[in-house]
Amino acid sequence: MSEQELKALRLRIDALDEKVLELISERARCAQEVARVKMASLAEGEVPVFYRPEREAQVLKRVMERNQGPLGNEEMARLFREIMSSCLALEQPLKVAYLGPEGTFTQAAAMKHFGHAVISKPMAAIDEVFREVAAGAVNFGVVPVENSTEGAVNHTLDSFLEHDMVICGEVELRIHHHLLVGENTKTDSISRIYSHAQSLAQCRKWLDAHYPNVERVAVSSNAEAAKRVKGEWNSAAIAGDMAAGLYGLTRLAEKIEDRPDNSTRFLMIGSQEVPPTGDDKTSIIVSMSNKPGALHELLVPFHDNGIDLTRIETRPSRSGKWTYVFFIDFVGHHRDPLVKGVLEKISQEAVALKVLGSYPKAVL
Ligand SMILES: O=C(O)C(=O)C[C@]1(C(=O)O)C=C[C@@H](O)C=C1
Repeated sequence: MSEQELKALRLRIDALDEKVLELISERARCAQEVARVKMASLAEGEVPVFYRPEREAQVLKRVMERNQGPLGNEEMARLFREIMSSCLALEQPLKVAYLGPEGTFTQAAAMKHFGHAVISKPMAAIDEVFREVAAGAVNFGVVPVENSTEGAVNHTLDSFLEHDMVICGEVELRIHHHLLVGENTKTDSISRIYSHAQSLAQCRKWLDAHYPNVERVAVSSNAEAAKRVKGEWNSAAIAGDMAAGLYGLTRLAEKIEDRPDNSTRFLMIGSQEVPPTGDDKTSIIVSMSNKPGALHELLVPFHDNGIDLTRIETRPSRSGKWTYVFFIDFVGHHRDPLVKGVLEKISQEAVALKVLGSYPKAVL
């Protein structure tokens, strides 16, 4: 390519950037107007709701449907995700607590869902995320709820039994684990590998094959594992890209998870009910009396009404020995007439039923 051609193309890019800049600014001014309208239409004592997950899902879906390339749909939606995040920050900067420390996959999930223009707050434990939201210190919390290899995150399910929370969104993240070392690590003398118990389990076969005699040490998070390795010469950590970048570690081996489709699903928790979008999911907790056929009775109304169950999980209830509660996710919104009917039917048979929330299916 000649210098001349390159110069002409860069001039075109400069002109386009100017237009993009103008349009983004116009969009941001529009969002400020939206905030003004929301404030003006408040009833006495009503609190304004700036963050609208159902609208955000709609915007991102529209972008993906209309995108004609060459950028991929996900790439384009990620760009719009960040524009919207910045526009919302003009209306109201959101505060989001997540399972920390900095560099965890939960932080990556929070950024994927809310974008980077939020004030994020790392918490030391799942229960602390719930408490921070319950106390009103943050608008939303982000917690892991299930992993495709290792199953349910029980701490999260149990926290729902203790706190009154509304689920207002979900996000799925592909989890890639790397074996990380620091600049002082003697890579032929590694005698200890740190990681979160779930991550050690997700890389079990790889570790058996490559480091069968090395001690595996479970710590509170992958980011904590990465932090420890920085100060030691004979250890390595299993963690993801964010932790590697944050602690300046290098990858001795990449993508060492046993299953290539290893993914984790995260939930956004808060106190805000989300209106239907037409493509939603609902999460409920149900406890049934301890009698034969109770689970069957619970599932029949879903089957009879053609409602898709996406997940069912059992946990010991807090109220009695050998009694259980069921966590159920299904497709639909609790305001849909069909879903309403099913929930009414179940509540006639159940000891207790609680709707944890209806929220848009993950777009990104
Ligand atoms: O439509 C709204 O209610 C807005 O506040 C605008 C907007 C946007 O930038 O598109 C910003 C924040 C909301 O979470 C949803 C959408």
